[in-house]
Amino acid sequence: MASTVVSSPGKVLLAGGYLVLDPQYSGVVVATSSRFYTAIRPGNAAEGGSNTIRVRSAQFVDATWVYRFKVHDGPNAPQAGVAQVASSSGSGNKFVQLALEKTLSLALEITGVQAVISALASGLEIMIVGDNDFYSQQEQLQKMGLPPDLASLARIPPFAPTGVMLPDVSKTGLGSSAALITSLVTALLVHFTVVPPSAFAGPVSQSSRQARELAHNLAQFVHCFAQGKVGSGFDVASAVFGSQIYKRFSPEVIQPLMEDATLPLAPILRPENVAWNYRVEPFCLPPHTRLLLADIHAGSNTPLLVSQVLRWRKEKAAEAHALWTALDQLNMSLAATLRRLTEFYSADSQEYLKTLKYISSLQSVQWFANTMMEQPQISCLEAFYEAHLLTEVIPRFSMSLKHAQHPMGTLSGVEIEPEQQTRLLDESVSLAGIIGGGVPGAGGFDAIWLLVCDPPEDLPDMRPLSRIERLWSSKAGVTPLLAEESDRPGLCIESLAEVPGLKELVNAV
Ligand SMILES: Nc1ncnc2c1ncn2[C@@H]1O[C@H](COP(=O)(O)OP(=O)(O)OP(=O)(O)O)[C@@H](O)[C@H]1O
Ligand SMILES: C[C@@](O)(CCOP(=O)(O)O)CC(=O)O
Repeated sequence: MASTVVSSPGKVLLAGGYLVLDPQYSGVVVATSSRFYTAIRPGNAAEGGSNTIRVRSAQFVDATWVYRFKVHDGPNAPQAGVAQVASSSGSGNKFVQLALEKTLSLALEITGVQAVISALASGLEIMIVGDNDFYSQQEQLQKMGLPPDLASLARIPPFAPTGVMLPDVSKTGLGSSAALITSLVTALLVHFTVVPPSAFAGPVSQSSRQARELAHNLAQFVHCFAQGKVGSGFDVASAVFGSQIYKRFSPEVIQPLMEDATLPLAPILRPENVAWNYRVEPFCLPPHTRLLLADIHAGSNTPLLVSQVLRWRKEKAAEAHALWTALDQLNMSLAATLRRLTEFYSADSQEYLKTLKYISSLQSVQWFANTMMEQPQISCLEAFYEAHLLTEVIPRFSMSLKHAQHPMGTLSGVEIEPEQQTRLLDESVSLAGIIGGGVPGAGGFDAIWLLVCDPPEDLPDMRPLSRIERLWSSKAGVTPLLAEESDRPGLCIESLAEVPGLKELVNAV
């Protein structure tokens, strides 16, 4: 039987951090070209593999977990028992184990006990890998004697070994656990014929939507269950549906499953369940602009930041409401302005490209220097400038959180936009051809994002991307990531042979 391979993208929350935890507000999420991949194939019956599931995470030291599958007669429905029988590191992997247990339980409910048992007759071999971008590659570049730029990153072999155990890796903040859970549960749903592979073979369509929604609901539940809390879920939603404006689901929908592990899953997780009230509005960055991320080899403690901000929001309700309302307006204006730029391109790609080329050689303060410019170029330029201004204002606004609370003291240590990040952003955004940037998600020390002009034709002087690479290479500990905005829809079914480097890993013993 051929391997089932499913991938899902990482995420960058451009705007809406903290606000998106509240269903009144939205987040602007960009899905990345960097992805997590899960490959599943039958194990070896001759080696007594029946009902044995071996999971390997090839990029890490001692990252193999072996599980034994059993069907239990639950009080309400048959349930999958997935017990760990071996682990190369001696410790478990709660996220993977729960993903297996919950997905197999759902398969038992939907396809029946016999179908699941026969699909496990030879056991399963599962390989999980994430693109190099999910982990800081700074040490790898040093080892290879390469400068910290995009060309060097492209020379690192795919899925390069990190040389460390999972808990010790330096992450870049692209949402590894959400992308991992989403690709793993979906690969299992496909492998166990709960949903057809065709649902993930092309753009999101009406007919494939239900399968995606089931994968979404299951991944959200498993991710929340494994984390022991219900986050906004923007990371899982973008792993499933791609770039979007996201409004969260009400946590109540999965609460019964979080509290009672014996409940059947299908009635709650099925796409027809109207209690799943999240909203996904498709979104994409303007044409010929490029998302560029900086790995600053740090990372932040999102749960701590979230608990501090939410405590402040509760204590200072009126102040917080005013700030949340103002921030939401700015965030939604940014999304609308970026959309307007895409509309400009659709209406008149030549004028759009002329404007983009013009600003590629100028700092934003010079964009209006040319008094000879005429409509419609002026309107297009105004939209680029508005996007620039909005990204300047949004981080300043969230920084005011840091100052707003001083009398209470509760947020005094909260580094949503640490000074080092502000300095790096200011210097980066002041270069010619940079539209804007920010500190994504919860803020702190995760990779910063920039929106960079990247016109299709040659430029008379240095390209904006090269300017940024030059600036960043002069800063210790700052390296770009290869990730761009994904041009594929969230979850994708893959062919093993077409994912460079994956076949070799899957076939290695
Ligand atoms: N490559 C992997 N292979 C197997 N399990 C993994 C892998 N990456 C993450 N996990 C599982 O997910 C858990 C949480 O991972 P992690 O802390 O990286 O998530 P995260 O906080 O979402 O990451 P990020 O900072 O990228 O947003 C890990 O403890 C592990 O159980
Ligand atoms: C703070 C929050 O709104 C965003 C966290 O984003 P990130 O993991 O820092 O990219 C939390 C959430 O939405 O679950």
